[in-house]
Amino acid sequence: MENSLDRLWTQVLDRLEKKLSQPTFETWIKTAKAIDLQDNCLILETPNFFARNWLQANYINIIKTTIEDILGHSVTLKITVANQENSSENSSPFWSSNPAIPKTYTYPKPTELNPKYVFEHFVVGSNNRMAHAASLAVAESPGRENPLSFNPLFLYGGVGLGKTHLMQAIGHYRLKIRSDAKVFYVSTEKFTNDLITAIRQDSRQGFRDHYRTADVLLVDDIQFIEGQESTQEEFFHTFNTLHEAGKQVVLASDRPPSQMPQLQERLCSRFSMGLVADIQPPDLETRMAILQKKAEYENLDLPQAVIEYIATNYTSNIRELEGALIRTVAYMSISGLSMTVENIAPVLNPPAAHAEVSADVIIAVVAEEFQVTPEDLKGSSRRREISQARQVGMYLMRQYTDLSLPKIGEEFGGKDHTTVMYSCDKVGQRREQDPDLSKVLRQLGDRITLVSRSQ
Ligand SMILES: Nc1ncnc2c1ncn2[C@@H]1O[C@H](COP(=O)(O)OP(=O)(O)OP(=O)(O)O)[C@@H](O)[C@H]1O
Repeated sequence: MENSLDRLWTQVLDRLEKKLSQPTFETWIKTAKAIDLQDNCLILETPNFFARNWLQANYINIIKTTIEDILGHSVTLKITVANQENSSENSSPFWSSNPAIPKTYTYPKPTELNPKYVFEHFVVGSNNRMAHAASLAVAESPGRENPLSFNPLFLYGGVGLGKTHLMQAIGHYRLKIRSDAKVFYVSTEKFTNDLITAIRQDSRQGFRDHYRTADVLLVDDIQFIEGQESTQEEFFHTFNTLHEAGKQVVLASDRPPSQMPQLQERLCSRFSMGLVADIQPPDLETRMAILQKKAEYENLDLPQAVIEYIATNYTSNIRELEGALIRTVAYMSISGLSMTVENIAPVLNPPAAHAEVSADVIIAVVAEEFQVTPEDLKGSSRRREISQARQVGMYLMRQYTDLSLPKIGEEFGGKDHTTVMYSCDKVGQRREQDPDLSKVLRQLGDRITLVSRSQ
């Protein structure tokens, strides 16, 4: 039964939903929970430190005054971070709900930003939560306005995992807040070509003047700048000018700055001085949610079994996942066949490059990284280094295979599914707060994929 604190918080949410934009509400407010109210002090719990800091910096006043309006007296507000040991609270799916597109929003010129790449179309999962939150934070308060100083914001991740989508969502959202903002989205290739043309036409100054007027500069595929000395030189100056003027720079790449050996040292250190956030491949639930959302926008009625079938067969690239959905729908409408797994299976023919990742490979790779044996991971030792490695192994098995929780438990020597769930949640939460762990997980993921492909 709902208690008075729950009722109060529901009222607060209702009011805040009307006052704030949907992405802001969904990302920062709805994920918080009122957990205690004593002596006029209300305690609010957020899912991680990042969310707490952001609420503290930006929304504490509006939350406080909304509560005070309802209660009719003043309150103090304390924002805490959820207890990481509390795994049962985190067993629900990770993605956020599906907010509608604000009707008042008119998109900028379609050639510059893809109208589909907005926050409202982006499914948030454990694989991209940090990158999404940081992108929204930057869109709300870019450059010098940002209290946490995410400048530049450097997004990185594998092919087709949503980097461009997030970058352009920042652009759309910024323009929605400030329609006169100068938002430039450019691929590194275009930046380089513009520079070459400018050099040829002896109009380098015009090139500089153009790029340096940006309020928000979004540069995609920045990894292609590696080895291009004159582009690096020019970009260095553009970056410095914008940064010094308090303008926001967002960069997207398939790898972090530290793994770009042909990047000038001074650029590498600048790329790393704001926030570096990674995007991982989505897990099965998130892939299903992405298909579901896509189907809703396209007004398609897809049976759950079909969604699950596609999501199970396309695991590592969301562009391919979407392509499979489009192919399926096109074929079914031309052929007049009904949408069943039996009918779509021959059409889809999942790509051969998607090597099956086996539980044994994951266990072997994790054991090697943590310098323990596969038997240690499957055994019952509670030694810290072994139990940590085991938790990481369970998490990666959840990410890289479609094994159920009980099956993963079996692979680790017959552990209970609640232990697996707890481990996955714990590692997932720590990953969001600890860039070093995030890096280790990404490297392990790369190794797992590599070993699986070569088998
Ligand atoms: N979390 C998500 N929710 C919904 N759609 C997504 C999500 N992530 C990616 N997509 C969709 O997947 C497709 C590929 O995404 P995008 O082009 O942003 O990937 P990318 O990481 O920039 O790829 P590349 O490395 O090839 O440049 C796009 O259609 C995008 O809308």
